[in-house]
Amino acid sequence: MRKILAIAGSDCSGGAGIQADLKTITSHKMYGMSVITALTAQNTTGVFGVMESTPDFAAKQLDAVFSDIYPDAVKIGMVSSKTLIEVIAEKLAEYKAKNIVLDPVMISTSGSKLLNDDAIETLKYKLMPLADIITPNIPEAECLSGIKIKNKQDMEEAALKISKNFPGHILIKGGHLEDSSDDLLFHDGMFSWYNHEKIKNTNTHGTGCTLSSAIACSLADGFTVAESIFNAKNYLTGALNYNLNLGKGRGPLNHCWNI
Ligand SMILES: Nc1ncnc2c1ncn2[C@@H]1O[C@H](COP(=O)(O)OP(=O)(O)OP(=O)(O)O)[C@@H](O)[C@H]1O
Ligand SMILES: Cc1ncc(COP(=O)(O)O)c(N)n1
Repeated sequence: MRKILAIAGSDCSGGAGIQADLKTITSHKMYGMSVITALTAQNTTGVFGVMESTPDFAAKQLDAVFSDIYPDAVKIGMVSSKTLIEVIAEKLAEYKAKNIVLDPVMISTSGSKLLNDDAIETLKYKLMPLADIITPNIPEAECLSGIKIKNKQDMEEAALKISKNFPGHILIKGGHLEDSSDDLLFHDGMFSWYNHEKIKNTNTHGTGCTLSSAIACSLADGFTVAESIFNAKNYLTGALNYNLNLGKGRGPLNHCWNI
């Protein structure tokens, strides 16, 4: 049984965060574990409150997991403060965690800030170096690169810029593009595009969390990063195509489509 650890915030409405991660991991028939970085009060229409875990308590959760059931892969999602990022980076290094997928969550689909401004540099220089792959969406890639992204060429420029400080795999997700949902992978000087037509479904809450957890599952299974992205995109496409329609805003995905 493959064991996957998700380090992320809780979304009480079940669409994103740790809930999306655990649903994805379970759908892959793997064993999911969670280190909760924050409780959020949110739903499909917005985020109404955030209550962060203390760094000490996050460290205790990490010790409890790593000292007992060692994960085959780790997915990191929302970690909003500098001190939390620091403690997570220290613990992942101490336990020599492997197959780390970092989704640098900054803003929710509904528009709320999930990363403090003063934590961006810590994320870039302490957590990113530990990751095998980072999966920014377009606004996150703009923040990491300082480049305004309007089209696919800008995505390539941003990836090149980010790669100056990060040697791992960079997947810039194109879900926010107008006319396609093409994602760009950059690694070792090479660009690879994962082209996908936009599925007519505005219920995309949790797509980023789902994609990054699904990548972690395939990495744990021994697939390469490029293969893992391909598998994860297939999983996500199935969940999007199912057209679940819940809530009054941008609704969540259905993870039961392939069971
Ligand atoms: N309408 C769509 N049709 C097909 N694929 C989509 C669609 N929307 C998003 N995706 C895919 O979902 C994944 C997440 O993309 P996106 O750029 O929306 O990330 P995100 O903003 O982090 O997600 P989230 O909505 O969870 O914040 C990408 O692989 C993207 O291509
Ligand atoms: C706890 C948590 N983690 C991540 C997201 C981002 O997901 P989305 O952009 O789909 O709102 C979120 N809204 N909440």
